Amino acid sequence: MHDESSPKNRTSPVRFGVLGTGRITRRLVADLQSTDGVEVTAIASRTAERAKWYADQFGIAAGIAGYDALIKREDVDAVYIALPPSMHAEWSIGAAAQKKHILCEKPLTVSCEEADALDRACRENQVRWLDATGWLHHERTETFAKWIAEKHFGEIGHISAAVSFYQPFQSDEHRLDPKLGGGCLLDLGWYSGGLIRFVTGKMPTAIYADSVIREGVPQRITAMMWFDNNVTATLSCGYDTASRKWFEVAGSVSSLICDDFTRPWADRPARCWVHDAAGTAQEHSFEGQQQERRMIAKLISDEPLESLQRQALDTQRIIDAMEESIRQEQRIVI
Ligand SMILES: NC(=O)C1=CN([C@@H]2O[C@H](COP(=O)(O)OP(=O)(O)OC[C@H]3O[C@@H](n4cnc5c(N)ncnc54)[C@H](OP(=O)(O)O)[C@@H]3O)[C@@H](O)[C@H]2O)C=CC1
Ligand SMILES: O=C1CO[C@H](CO)[C@@H](O)[C@@H]1O
Repeated sequence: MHDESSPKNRTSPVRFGVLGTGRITRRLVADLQSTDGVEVTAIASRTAERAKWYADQFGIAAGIAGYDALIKREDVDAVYIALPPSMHAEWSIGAAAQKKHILCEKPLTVSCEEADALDRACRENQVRWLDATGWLHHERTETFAKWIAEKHFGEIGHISAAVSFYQPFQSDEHRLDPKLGGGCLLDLGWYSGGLIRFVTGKMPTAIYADSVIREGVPQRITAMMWFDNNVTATLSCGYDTASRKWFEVAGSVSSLICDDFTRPWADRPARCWVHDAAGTAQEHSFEGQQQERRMIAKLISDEPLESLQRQALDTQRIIDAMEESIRQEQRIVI
C-alpha cells in the first residue's frame, strides 16, 4: 500500500463517513468516536431529515442525503457501511472506487462472487477493508487461537456452533426481506459458520444443510460439515429459539465450551470453560469489552489484514455452499 492510502501514516485523524442510520449504527458510531485516531465527519441517510437528525444527535458535522454524496466527499477517508446485506457489495465497491477504506457490516456480502468483487475493488484501489465481525477482535479470541495452535485440547475432532434469537421483529425488518439479503443463514450463519472456519482455519471438504423457510427467508438452518483428518462440525442458527451464541470445540484431551462468543453477555466478563475427561470444568474469564474499538484500530493501522480477509471470504464461501446444499437437497462436495 503506498503511503497516502495508509491510514496509519496520517498525522491527522482518519475521517469516517457512515452509511445508514439503523440500530447498529448507533453503537458503532460511539465506538468510532471513542477510538484513538478516528473522527466521524459525516453520516448519510436516504432522507436529508434523518441524516440531519442523526448528525445532530451524535455531534457529527455533516448529515448527508444519499449514500453516493457521502462516498464522494473529500472530508471522508474511510466509510462504515451499516446497510442491509444486499447493499454491502454495491456501496463498498463504490466507496473503494473513491479511494475510501472500508469497514463493512456483516455479512460481508450476499454471495462469494460479490465478496470476491469487493476484495478485488479494494486491492485495485489500494484501500483496506474489514468486515465488522467484532468477536474476532476480542482479546479472548487471541487466547482461543493460541490454545488451538498449541493443541491445548489434543486433536480436535468436532466443533459445534449455535447462534440464534427469538423473534418478534419490527416492521420493515430487512432480516425478513429476501431482496435485502434477509434470513438467518446470512445474518447468524455468518457467526456460526465463521466460528467453524476460525477453529479449523480452512474450508470444509463437504457440507450438508437443511432449512426451515418462512416468509421467503431461512428462519432456521441445521448443517453438518466435513473437513480433512476426520474433523466434523455441526451448525445451528435461527430466529425461532431463544438467544444462543455458543460453541463447543471437542478435542481428544478436553473440550472448550463458550456461551457468549459473538459478544459477552451484558455486565459479565467474557468467559469460557475447558472440560476435561474427568469432568472437571475450569472456568476462564477475560476482561475487555472493546472488540469493536480493537477492530477499528486494526483497520486504520498498518497491520496486514489478509488473514482476517481470508476468514471473511471463506465464511462467505461456506454460506454459499450451505445455500447450494439447501437448494439441491443434498450434500455438496467443495
Ligand atoms: N456487528 C454487529 O454486531 C451487528 C451487525 N448488524 C448488521 O448491520 C447491518 C444493518 O443492520 P441493522 O442496523 O440491524 O439494520 P436497520 O434496519 O436497523 O438499519 C439499516 C439501515 O440501512 C438503511 N437502508 C437503506 N435501504 C434500506 C432498505 N431498503 N430497508 C431498510 N434499511 C435500509 C437505513 O438507513 P437510512 O434510512 O438512514 O438510509 C436503515 O436505517 C446488517 O448487515 C446486520 O447484519 C446488525 C446488528 C449487529
Ligand atoms: O449481527 C448481529 C448481532 O446479533 C444479532 C442477533 O443477536 C443479529 O441479528 C445481528 O445482525
